[in-house]
Order: sequence, then structure tokens, then C-alpha cells
Amino acid sequence: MAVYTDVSETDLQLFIADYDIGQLLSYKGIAEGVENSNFQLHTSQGNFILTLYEKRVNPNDLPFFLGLMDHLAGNGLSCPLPIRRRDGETLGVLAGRPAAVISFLEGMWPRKPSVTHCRETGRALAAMHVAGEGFEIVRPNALSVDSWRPLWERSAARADEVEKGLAIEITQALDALEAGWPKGLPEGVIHADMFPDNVFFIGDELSGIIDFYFACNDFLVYDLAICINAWCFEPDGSYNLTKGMALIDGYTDVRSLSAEEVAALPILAQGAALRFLLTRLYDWLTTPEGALVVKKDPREYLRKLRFHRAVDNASEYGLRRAGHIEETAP
Ligand SMILES: Nc1ncnc2c1ncn2[C@@H]1O[C@H](COP(=O)(O)OP(=O)(O)OP(=O)(O)O)[C@@H](O)[C@H]1O
Ligand SMILES: N[C@@H](CCO)C(=O)O
Repeated sequence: MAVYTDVSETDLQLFIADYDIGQLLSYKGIAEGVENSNFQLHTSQGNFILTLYEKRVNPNDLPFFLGLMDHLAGNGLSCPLPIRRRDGETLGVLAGRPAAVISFLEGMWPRKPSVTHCRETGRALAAMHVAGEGFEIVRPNALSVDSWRPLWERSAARADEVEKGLAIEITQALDALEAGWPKGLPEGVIHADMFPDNVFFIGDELSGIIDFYFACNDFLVYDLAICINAWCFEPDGSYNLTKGMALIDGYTDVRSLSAEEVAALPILAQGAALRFLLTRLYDWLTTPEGALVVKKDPREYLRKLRFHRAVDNASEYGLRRAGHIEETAP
């Protein structure tokens, strides 16, 4: 569930009176999501999403997130558009929390992603990277390699409760990642959480990307590594090479990869797996039993990490067209 903060009808009516979005007809809490409280608003002008930002979101980051959606939508990407109040602001306060109204995207996220969904997602990811060019606010990735050790130290003592031997395995993977993390790859704005539940489709057609609340500046190809993790493994833990090919083909149809980016893909995929393993592990160990939030299994990402640690080169992910690898000067 994700309604941590209740909103009264009177407060909501007062809040939306500052916007040109018509009269409130009805509203309801949205159960999905874990970070923020989301409501669907139905007004005389249509549907909107109201988000109340909860305590894991740093209010100082909100101008980046809202400004980014505005920038991306302005550059033709299909994503929610923050609605401006009559005073020009996109951020307000409701029920004591920072709050924003964003446009409603039609579509559903794919419960069983297909090869076509993977290809369309690859294209949309690259389109987002291109559309993000020129966005002026910078937000370093708070969940990149430098943050993993402190995050790990908060779970290390109890890690073996989840799986015997986990502490040693994570420590070894972390040591290797810190030593070998690449430098100097092309950077830009990345989504950093483009999982199936953040990509909407109408049939096979991608209708939009949501949830930019982990977006930040980092290596562009790291975002592809995150998507390989999130989209290309089957529920039994096996890697689906056909989906990998489709995702990477889709991406490189829109933005080509340099030889350095291709070479870095295996270590970036390991890093992405460790990042989600660590955040899931922390939540797994700290979320109280009986909380309404569904805890995500860290072991899924342990299996993925093991897979990546055995990968030699990007062709094992499905990178196949020679044209994917930009020629570098001799
Ligand atoms: N612009 C939008 N249009 C339509 N539905 C939306 C929109 N934004 C959010 N939703 C709905 O709200 C749900 C939760 O949104 P979101 O993923 O942003 O929440 P969150 O709390 O940040 O969750 P998490 O970070 O766990 O994914 C989505 O699954 C979707 O059903
Ligand atoms: N996508 C993350 C959840 C946070 O958005 C995960 O699956 O662990």
C-alpha cells in the first residue's frame, strides 16, 4: 500500500483551488508503490495524480525530480507532466507534506514482460537519455558505488539470517566492484529505477515512464545495466537472452554505445544487482512484520549478482550487432 498520509476532502479542495484543473469530483488512494502516498484525482477536467512525498524523499531533491519531468516531457518523452499552480509553482504543501499534482498516464505496467516490451523499454530508456540532455540541475547518484559500503554495514551483522554465507559473498563482490568500477564513461540523467512497474503499456505500445524519484546523474550505460537486471531474467532466475537482445537492440536503435561502455557492461550489471540487493536486504531486515508494504526478496538479486560475476563480455547479455560498438580512433 502506499497511502501513508491521509488527506481530507476539505484540505484537498483547498489545495487544488490553487490550480487550473477544475472541480474535484472524486479521489482515491493508490495501493501500489512503496515510497510515497499517491492519490488518483478525478476532476471536471480529467484525471490527475497527487503525490505526497514521504520521509525517504529529501525535499531538497524535489526541484530536480519535478524539473526533470517537466524537461523530459518538454522534449517529447512520454512521462507525467507536473502541473503548475496559478503562481507558477509545481510544489506545494498538503497535510504537512510536500505535494505535487502530475498528469495521469494511461496504460498498465506489464506483469509478464514480453520480448516486445523489452525492446520498447530499451528504446524508451535511450530516448530518455537523449531527452535529458540540457537539463541543468545536477543530482549525483546517492546509491552508486561509494554509498554501497556504508549501506552494507547497516545490514552486514544480520545478513546471514537471510542466507548462510551471504555476508562473505557480498563483501567479496563489494571489494571487487570498488576496485574495478569504471571511470570516465558518458554521463547524463538516468532514471535509475526503470523496472517493469514504472513503465506503462497499452497493449504492446509503450505509453509512458513514471517514478523519477531515483533519477540522478550517472553513467548512461549503468541505466541499461539496471534494466538488464530488471527486465531480462525469468522468475526461475534464468537469463533470457532473447529479451536481452531486444532490450539492447531497442536501446542502440536510439543511442549507440561506445566500445568502453560495452566493455563496462558486465561490471555495471554486477553493480546494479548489488545496489538492489543491498536496498532490499536493508528493507527486509528493518521493515516490521505486519507492515502493509510488500517486502521485496533480496535473494532474487543475489542470484542475479552471481550470474553477472560469471559473465565475460557484453555479448552474453545479447549485444550482437557489430554496429552497436562505435569505432574508436586507433
Ligand atoms: N502519472 C501517473 N499516471 C498514472 N498512474 C500513476 C502515475 N503516477 C503514479 N501512478 C500510479 O501510482 C502507483 C505508484 O506510483 P510510484 O511508482 O511513483 O510510487 P512510489 O511510491 O514512488 O513507488 P516505488 O518507488 O515503490 O515504485 C503506480 O504503480 C501507478 O499505479
Ligand atoms: N525497484 C526497486 C524498488 C524501489 O523502487 C526494487 O525492485 O527493489
